[in-house]
Amino acid sequence: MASEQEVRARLRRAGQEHLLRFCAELAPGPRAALLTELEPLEPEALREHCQRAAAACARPPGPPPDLAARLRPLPPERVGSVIRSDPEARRLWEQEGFHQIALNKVAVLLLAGGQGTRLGVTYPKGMYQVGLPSQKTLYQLQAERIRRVEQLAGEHHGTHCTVPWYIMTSEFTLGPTAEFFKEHDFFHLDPNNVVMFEQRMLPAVTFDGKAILERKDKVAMAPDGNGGLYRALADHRILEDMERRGVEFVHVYCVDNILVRMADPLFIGFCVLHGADCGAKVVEKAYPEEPVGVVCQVDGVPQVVEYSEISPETVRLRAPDGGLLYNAGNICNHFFTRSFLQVVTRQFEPLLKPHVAVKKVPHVDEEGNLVKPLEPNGIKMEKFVFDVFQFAENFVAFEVLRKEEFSPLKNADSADKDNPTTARRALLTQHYRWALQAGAHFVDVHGARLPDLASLPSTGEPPAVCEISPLVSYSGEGLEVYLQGREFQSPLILDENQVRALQP
Ligand SMILES: CC(=O)N[C@H]1[C@@H](OP(=O)(O)OP(=O)(O)OC[C@H]2O[C@@H](n3ccc(=O)[nH]c3=O)[C@H](O)[C@@H]2O)O[C@H](CO)[C@@H](O)[C@@H]1O
Repeated sequence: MASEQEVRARLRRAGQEHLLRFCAELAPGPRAALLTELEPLEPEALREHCQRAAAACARPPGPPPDLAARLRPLPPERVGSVIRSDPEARRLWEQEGFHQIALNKVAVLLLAGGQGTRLGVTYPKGMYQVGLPSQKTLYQLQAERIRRVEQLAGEHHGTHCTVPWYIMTSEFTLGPTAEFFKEHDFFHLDPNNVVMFEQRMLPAVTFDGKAILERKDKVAMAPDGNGGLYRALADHRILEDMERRGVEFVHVYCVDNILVRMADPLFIGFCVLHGADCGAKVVEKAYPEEPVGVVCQVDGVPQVVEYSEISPETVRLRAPDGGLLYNAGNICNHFFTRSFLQVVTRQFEPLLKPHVAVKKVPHVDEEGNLVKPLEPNGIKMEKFVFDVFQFAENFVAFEVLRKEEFSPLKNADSADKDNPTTARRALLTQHYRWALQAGAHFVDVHGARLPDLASLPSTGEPPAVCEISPLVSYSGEGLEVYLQGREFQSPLILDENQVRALQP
């Protein structure tokens, strides 16, 4: 460990010596912890980070004034769609996706370093369970979808294959996530195929460019954004690990979408067959102000403009057909080739511009008293995972159906959208739909038929509780054999045991 003098000299070079102002009064343990936290911060990088934050804050808030004029929707030739394609095209994409999975060329990469502030839990979001009958957590649903997609690809091609799961965590999420996976026996995945790695942290900064002390012995640090992925890949030599395993294609996704299709063969196959180096799944936006990024072009280059950085006037613009002009909502599901990620980590990462978030950051005042600010007082700088789209040689977007693939868990139940209740309903309604499509009928306690597909309500609870384990069906496939022509009362929990009982 570096000495206090060494750390002090480095901080002086960065103009941040105030971070040690309580050092003399700290007991040996906390002092060592503070020095350990400060030691890895490179003076020049720290100076630049703090200056950039202050400069960004000095600029007028809101999107750059000329942004609207530089925006265009993506040209149609860059956009594929599960909705507007014919069944034969979908079959070919899916077949290609399964083929690549069966060749062990596909990995999934979870972005799980976020703090889940809006949901209001102190543990990683992936450990959250939304109240399904099975009580499965987001992590468990994801693990089981990986197992099922491996099984399906294996069946298609008569092989035994693996989809490695890379999980990017942060200082906040690594410990509890690793512990949770151990406690749950890695949800029956081989631990060698689950690779956790940590993203970097950056100090929060005051409006005048000073890093903030959260306690006398602790700097207010936050993860460097989901675009911290690219530095983390390099820090932990993850691309080398992928190369060793023969992985060529990576499906990157965010933790909170309960309907996420891990390593989706259709999406992978679509991107591979189009020779894409980079791709993004999109859904039609639900309403103009929906907090999703917009996949579009800026100055003719594919990009995502984040919901926090687009003006209310621009999000409300209409296309000639009456729909939203900027309609392609980013669901944080991305496709990258390994070679593209390699170029990004080696060449383009330093060009990614951090985005600024102004936040209330708890801190200590000059006397060392803890202060919980009522007004924003600090700046957090984050890179965004999608900011590399501009460097792609062949970017494609792939439109999917929201009700099948997107229901994010962002907020607590006190909010009216994107909360545990809406996530649970989205999954159970989807499973009810799948069961009906497979020929099941649901009846109430008196034997009267419950609504069928045509009369299914679009919001609220599904008419009956039906939960289908991802180990039984990945996207609705293979259910006829258990459900065709049968009647069920609520709840129907179709897991591996129930499937054995229903086996013809
Ligand atoms: C920057 C980004 O991708 N924004 C997208 C994100 O917004 P949104 O603002 O919802 O993004 P979140 O803060 O939820 O982060 C998305 C994902 O990144 C992870 N994370 C976040 C910060 C961090 O430092 N490290 C890290 O790994 C989170 O754990 C999460 O899995 O999801 C929306 C869909 O749901 C999209 O419409 C947004 O365009």
